[in-house]
Amino acid sequence: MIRERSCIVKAGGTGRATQMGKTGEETGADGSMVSIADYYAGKNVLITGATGFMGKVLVEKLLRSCPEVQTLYLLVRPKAGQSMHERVSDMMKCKLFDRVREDNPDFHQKIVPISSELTQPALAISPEDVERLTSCVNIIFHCAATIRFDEPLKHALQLNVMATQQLLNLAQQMHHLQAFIHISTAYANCNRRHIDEIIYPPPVEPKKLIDSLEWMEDSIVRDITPRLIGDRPNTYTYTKALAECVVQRESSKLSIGIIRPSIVGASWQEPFPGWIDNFNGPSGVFIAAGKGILRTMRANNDAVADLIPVDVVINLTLAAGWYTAVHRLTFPPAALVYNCTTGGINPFHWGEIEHHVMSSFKRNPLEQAFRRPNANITSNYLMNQYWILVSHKFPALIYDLYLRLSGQKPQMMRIFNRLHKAIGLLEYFSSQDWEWNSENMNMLMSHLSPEDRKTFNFDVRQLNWPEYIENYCIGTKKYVLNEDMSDIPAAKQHLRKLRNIRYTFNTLLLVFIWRVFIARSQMARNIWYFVVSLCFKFLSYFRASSTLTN
Ligand SMILES: CCCCCCCCCCCCCCCC(=O)SCCNC(=O)CCNC(=O)[C@H](O)C(C)(C)COP(=O)(O)OP(=O)(O)OC[C@H]1O[C@@H](n2cnc3c(N)ncnc32)[C@H](O)[C@@H]1OP(=O)(O)O
Ligand SMILES: NC(=O)C1=CN([C@@H]2O[C@H](COP(=O)(O)OP(=O)(O)OC[C@H]3O[C@@H](n4cnc5c(N)ncnc54)[C@H](OP(=O)(O)O)[C@@H]3O)[C@@H](O)[C@H]2O)C=CC1
Repeated sequence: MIRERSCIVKAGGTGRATQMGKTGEETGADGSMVSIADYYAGKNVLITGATGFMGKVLVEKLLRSCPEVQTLYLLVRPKAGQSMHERVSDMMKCKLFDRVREDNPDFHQKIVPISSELTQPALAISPEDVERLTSCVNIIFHCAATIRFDEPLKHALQLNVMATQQLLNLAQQMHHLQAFIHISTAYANCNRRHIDEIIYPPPVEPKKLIDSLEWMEDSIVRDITPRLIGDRPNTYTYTKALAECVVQRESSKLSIGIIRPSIVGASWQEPFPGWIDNFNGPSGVFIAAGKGILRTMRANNDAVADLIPVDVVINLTLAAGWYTAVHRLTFPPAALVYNCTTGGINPFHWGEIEHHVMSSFKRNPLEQAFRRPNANITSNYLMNQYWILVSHKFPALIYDLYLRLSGQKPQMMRIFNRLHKAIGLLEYFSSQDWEWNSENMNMLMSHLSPEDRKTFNFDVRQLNWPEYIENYCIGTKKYVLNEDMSDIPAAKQHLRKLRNIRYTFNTLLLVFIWRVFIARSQMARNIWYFVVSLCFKFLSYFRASSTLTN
């Protein structure tokens, strides 16, 4: 799709030079811009990563709030013994789609899965499917990525960078494409403290890196990875930064929007509060804390916890798709970047998150907790190591000993080792602050009609954090762990049992320590005799005084 051009003026509020010109088909009869739902009416949309956390919410929202959308083409691969059709049909049965199902029981007719493995040449899309897509797709949402922090560099590069390049190549063959929306991350440039809505120079020329890694053995790539990623914490943020650069290079030929969400969490409002389906990012930490497994983690109490609800990200993404398409004839050749964050608008801190997560899990406990939920965050390395020893490793050892003695397989130490690996990878993000400029998010909001602002709400000023965190924790219980809310009384009873076990254990431990102490130290014995005789004296005094008063 080659871009047409017209006269240059300044876009309201952003200071960005744009070209004003109306496309005709996206303006109403009175010349005003069409609403978001009207824009998507009759459009064919291509989505990658639709089976993932954000992709599912995107598909659901499009079907529910843009019911006139023509077809959603989903690039899906077969996985874990399931065909692509089985995967998509399972996905549509999920509770997330309940509201769409209610509105339109035949919604599945709008969904067309297309077999694709993004790491393969030409995305492994059949020639017939390529023909079909190039002839009808109007807008692309590219969500697919590997979000694992420990992904080997070669694989992260293949999926996050090379697949993005291949999708861009495909996009250029599309005859009716109006917008290409790429989902990046706010942490793509986490080596900077202040992040503007611009594409920064890449850490390395992507093409050169791809060419040089191609012939290298995996073990060599593993060895040089830390040197390559430099001041970024993992291959994920590194490859997402390279992907942005690859996307930007095509912006003279395509109308592109880049969305950079921070830490995507459970839904705030839509389709219902608290929807979440994975252990990624903070969700796994919340669950581990709710189960009483996680007791300590390195995080800065005063650092901003830049969580963003998934429905906010998706509403912004759809609005950005609309804006990019409607203004496609008027943009200068640069991708518009939207930092999708909360920190600069409605900040909340890790210390506050800890407090609300803990109190929420006390009100709505998880089933079969290992210990009572009581996690603390600290920025002190030594303190954290101490609590890991005392509150993680020691109880795990005792529990594994109990399992061994009762003829079962020990498992707690293994669970803790995995947890330590996971939180070790997350600590980078919970220990520091970043500042994101979110002017384009505000600019986009100012372009929405009052109706669209309600339907595609991404105004995080309205977010009530304590309520959101409560729903988030309940969401992890209901939708990630599939626990029933009616079991809460039993879960509370279990916590009381754990508390009694703890009191008994602490008392026995104290008596034991004191006993050993007395056996070994004359001074301890003297103190003990002194305390005991004092108690006796008091007792006889009270007995005597009560006899006198009688
Ligand atoms: C109260 C305290 C408040 C303070 C609270 C601070 C929170 C501070 C959050 C910062 C958050 C930054 C986020 C950056 C912003 C993006 O850019 S978001 C992109 C986010 N990406 C991620 O979160 C991916 C991180 N995960 C990974 O890289 C890999 O899963 C890990 C952690 C290396 C584990 O790899 P692995 O050992 O191969 O394990 P994997 O096969 O993935 O999973 C094994 C099991 O552990 C579970 N699991 C996976 N991850 C986790 C986890 N994090 N926890 C527990 N279980 C997990 C899996 O579900 C799986 O369960 P099973 O299916 O076996 O039953
Ligand atoms: N989650 C978060 O906190 C954040 C996410 N993001 C970005 O948002 C986007 C979506 O993330 P999220 O939904 O959380 O990620 P998920 O891991 O939940 O989903 C990833 C999607 O990519 C697909 N995919 C992965 N590998 C391939 C492949 N080889 N071929 C075809 N499809 C593939 C997955 O398909 P399959 O089901 O087959 O594996 C899945 O649909 C990503 O670009 C991510 O970088 C940005 C900031 C934060």
